Amino acid sequence: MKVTVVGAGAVGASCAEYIAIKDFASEVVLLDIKEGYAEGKAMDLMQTASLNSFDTKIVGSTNDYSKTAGSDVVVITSGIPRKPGMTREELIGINAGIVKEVSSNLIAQSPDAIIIVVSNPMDTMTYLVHKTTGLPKNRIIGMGGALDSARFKYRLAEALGAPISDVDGMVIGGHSDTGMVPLTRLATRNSIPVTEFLSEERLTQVKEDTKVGGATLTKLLGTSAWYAPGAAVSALVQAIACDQKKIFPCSTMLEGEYGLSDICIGVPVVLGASGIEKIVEIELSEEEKEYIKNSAEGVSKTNGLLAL
Ligand SMILES: NC(=O)c1ccc[n+]([C@@H]2O[C@H](COP(=O)([O-])OP(=O)(O)OC[C@H]3O[C@@H](n4cnc5c(N)ncnc54)[C@H](O)[C@@H]3O)[C@@H](O)[C@H]2O)c1
Ligand SMILES: O=C(O)C[C@H](O)C(=O)O
Repeated sequence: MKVTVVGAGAVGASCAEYIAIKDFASEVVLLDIKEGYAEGKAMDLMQTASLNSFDTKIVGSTNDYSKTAGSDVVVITSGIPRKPGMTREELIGINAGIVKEVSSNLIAQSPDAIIIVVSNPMDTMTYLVHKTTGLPKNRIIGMGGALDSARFKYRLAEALGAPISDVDGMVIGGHSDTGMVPLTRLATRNSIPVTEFLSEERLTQVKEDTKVGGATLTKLLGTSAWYAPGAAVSALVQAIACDQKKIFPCSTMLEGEYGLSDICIGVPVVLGASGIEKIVEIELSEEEKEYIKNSAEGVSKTNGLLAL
């Protein structure tokens, strides 16, 4: 399994590190436009191999796509991150051009690859990759919901005073400060609905803290987060590499599912060797349906800013 990660910045390098530590890929190519940057990150990471006991080979490349040839999975993290006070949507002007060019370069070298889109605004960048590459929809995956769900579980565990491993939950909808839909109704602590333990008021707080998870970290760090994003991407890559058939909420092109069409937005999918193997349609409450509808309206508005 060969994986390419474009963008050797905070998220790309973190993603490469987690993939290597999990030791399921034979090779990870890190590519960046900044001269020598990806080579430096790759060398630094390779010098952790004996300490962290992995055999994955990590190779750096300054914009030489020939090194990415024959990749099975490619991850796009290239682009600018937001600064405190910004929304992800404000990044569209710069990131759309980068994502379009990078995806076309990647496909030229790895025509059968599965693409994972990370750059923000992620749902719109995933839509852009659909519209500009014309690849089958199972091979274009937007990463947002896996991260948002991990943050949801963190906030639920905090509210419950429970270990995170005891908690399960999922966030669907757009990967934006207002568009995320944390499904508190379905969240559980060791199979018991969390609604048995937490008041509606506390659950509302959990929901709101989850939705602004990225903004909260951006304010603290001065730029957006990378550890949990990198870990979330590595989990998706592993599900594909190891044909795990795991369910993650991912941004995928909808064709009528959840009453939505011609939009990429986060819904539960089964991830395996062919990428998105199935979109899982769950019964939503009337309130949740309304949240998803509003979330989709927000994503569509951002999609409308693309020059397609
Ligand atoms: N979807 C998510 O859940 C999620 C999570 C975290 C970050 N992000 C997004 O990921 C992106 C990267 O964030 P980061 O913190 O790693 O930023 P960063 O600035 O640390 O890294 C981005 C890297 O992309 C490189 N780059 C820019 N243009 C390029 C090009 N044309 N070709 C190759 N490389 C290029 C830059 O040189 C830089 O090293 C941002 O858009 C951010 O908003 C998304
Ligand atoms: O918040 C951001 O801008 C980055 C990313 O989308 C995140 O959720 O961490």
